[in-house]
Amino acid sequence: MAKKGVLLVNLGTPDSPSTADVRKYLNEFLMDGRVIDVNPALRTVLVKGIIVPFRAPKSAKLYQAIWDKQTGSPLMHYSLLQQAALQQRLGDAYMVELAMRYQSPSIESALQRLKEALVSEIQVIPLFPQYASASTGSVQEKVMRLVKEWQTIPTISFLNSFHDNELMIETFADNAQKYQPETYDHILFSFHGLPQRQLKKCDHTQSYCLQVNDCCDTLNDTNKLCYSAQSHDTARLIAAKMNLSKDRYTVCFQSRLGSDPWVQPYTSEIIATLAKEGKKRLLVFCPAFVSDCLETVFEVTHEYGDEFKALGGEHVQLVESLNNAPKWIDALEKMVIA
Ligand SMILES: C=CC1=C(C)c2cc3[nH]c(cc4nc(cc5[nH]c(cc1n2)c(C)c5CCC(=O)O)C(CCC(=O)O)=C4C)c(C)c3C=C
Ligand SMILES: [Fe+2]
Ligand SMILES: [Fe+2]
Repeated sequence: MAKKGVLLVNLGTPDSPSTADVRKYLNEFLMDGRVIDVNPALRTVLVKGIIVPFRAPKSAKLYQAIWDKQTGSPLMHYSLLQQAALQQRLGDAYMVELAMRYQSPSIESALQRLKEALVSEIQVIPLFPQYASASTGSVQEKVMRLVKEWQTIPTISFLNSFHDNELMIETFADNAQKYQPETYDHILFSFHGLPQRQLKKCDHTQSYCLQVNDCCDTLNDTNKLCYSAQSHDTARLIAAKMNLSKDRYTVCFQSRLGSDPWVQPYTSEIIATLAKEGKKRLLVFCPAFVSDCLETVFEVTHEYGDEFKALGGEHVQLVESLNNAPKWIDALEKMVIA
């Protein structure tokens, strides 16, 4: 009997931490019109003329700092473990492929393997808990662009978000327990940032997101696919699971690029405020990622850790990502079989 195909897709990572490979990765990533959503001519000037030439050598150093001699990029390492664990759970009736939106393994090659295996259907699971056009939307578009060329197109389904997945929420909360959250002065839920204009473009009413006070405090029909609103919901659910009161945690957004406004508050500003208030120990979740990566391992532990200490703080502790935690693999299995 034909197998069912599952395609896990994460963002991507350079093939190696060399400046040349980081340049190649950043060029492909940032030339995506859903990531830098300005007109193509301006994007080319910004990316190829300004951002990549300046950023590639700096980013290469950051990647070198997190690159493991044996296992390479953490994002790739954990993605491969997730693929293998899910394949084992699902057994022979399924074929689980892993692809990266940028660089390798490409979505094209993974789809080709599924096509050659004559799978009866393909379930595409972009590995981003919260929907954003720049992440999930880009994966969906890429898959659709590729399969539109096929003569016979199998049943294809796309998961567009899983920000409130119960087992995912539990895994994040479980991962925090070994740090004894009650011993920390404050807890941060630090999500990857996004330009504000990308949030506004996702609001089909054009009158709700960032227009109404506290627009992310509840999820409703208008903002149900808003990245910021979904991020706040994920944080609320993890906080509820941990019995955290509202004054014990803050939702914030990291890794801003360029001078346009991004979703706020910015993690670095919150860290500075907390240091000024005399807080000494911070516990940080990064629930926009399902695997540890540059944004968690380096940005939180080193960059924010150093910033906090320079302002009088003592310790910033990252709660590791979902990685290959068995409960997270349960969550993936349920997404496929549901
Ligand atoms: C305009 C720029 C960017 C947008 C929009 C953006 C959205 C976005 N990104 C992720 C997930 C990841 N991003 C990662 C790295 C990364 N992101 C940007 C820029 C934008 N991201 C840059 C320039 C970089 C490279 C880092 C650097 O050079 O310093 C990563 C880590 C990859 C790794 O190999 O570890 C992830 C994961 C999401 C989910 C998202 C939309 C919400
Ligand atoms: Fe990013
Ligand atoms: Fe919103």
